Amino acid sequence: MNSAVLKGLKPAVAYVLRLRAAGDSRKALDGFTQLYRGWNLQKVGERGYSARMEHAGGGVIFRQLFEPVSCTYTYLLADPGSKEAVLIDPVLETVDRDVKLIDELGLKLKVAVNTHCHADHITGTGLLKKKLYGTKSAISRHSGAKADIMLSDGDSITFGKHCLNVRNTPGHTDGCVTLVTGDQSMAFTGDALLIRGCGRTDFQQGCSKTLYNSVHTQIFSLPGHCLIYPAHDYKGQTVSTVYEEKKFNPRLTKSLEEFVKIMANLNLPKPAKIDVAVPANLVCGLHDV
Ligand SMILES: N[C@@H](CCC(=O)N[C@@H](CSS)C(=O)NCC(=O)O)C(=O)O
Ligand SMILES: [Fe+2]
Repeated sequence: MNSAVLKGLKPAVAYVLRLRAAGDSRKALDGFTQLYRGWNLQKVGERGYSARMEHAGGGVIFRQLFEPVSCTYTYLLADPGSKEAVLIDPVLETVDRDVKLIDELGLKLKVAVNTHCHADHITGTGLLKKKLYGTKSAISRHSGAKADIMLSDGDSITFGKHCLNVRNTPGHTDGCVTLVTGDQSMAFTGDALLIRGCGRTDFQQGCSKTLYNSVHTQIFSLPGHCLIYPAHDYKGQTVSTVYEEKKFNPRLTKSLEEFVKIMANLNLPKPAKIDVAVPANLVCGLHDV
């Protein structure tokens, strides 16, 4: 079991314990199975339900990697048979870490994909192309950025017997996409949907109405047990589910009108690197490197 899975287990266990403390074991089990449907649950001991969870995604190699300055998550997915790999949202400063891991696992990086033109850090896709021969970069055709593969809604990025399906989820930027595994067990939501939050909409073509519509139609329509992996987290949270975000997201559970008001009053400072990151990311992060 990898550490991301272990961390993902903690909120589910806390949830079950809360329900069990309230004397509702049946509901506790229902909640647990709803949250993690498709994982290996086992009854252990008399006191009810413990769980042994192996991996989501049916045999996919999966790593969640963190870059602490911009609080960015990079995700590595690979097919164990063919060794083909995809890297989602690599960061320039952690390219060597990613290359080392890919080499150690004996993988071939097929595609390095950005969920959008990031404003807070420089992407590692351009440098990865130089370091790992044969890698192709990818980004939405609505992003305004250059890449080898220009993604459209409905496209698939395949790696061995696995794939990531592209869903356009604009609103944080015009070119935001959510990448969903073929079995809909995992969704990489970029900055469209964050854990108990969402991407800001006050720069780069941001539009809160568009974001609300994207999340509700393209992400909240996925199965409740689908794991949500965002591009950032600023509080140490690692993973959520569609079920949890539909129930507990403090912004997106509100009406559209309330959401628009919340987003207009976030008053966040501009990302420190925005003026260098955006021009660099328009050219795969290779600007002035
Ligand atoms: N302090 C950080 C930038 C933080 C930030 O603005 N994050 C973005 C995602 S990166 S474009 C965001 O949408 N945040 C939403 C939120 O509610 O926090 C820096 O200086 O880099
Ligand atoms: Fe962003």
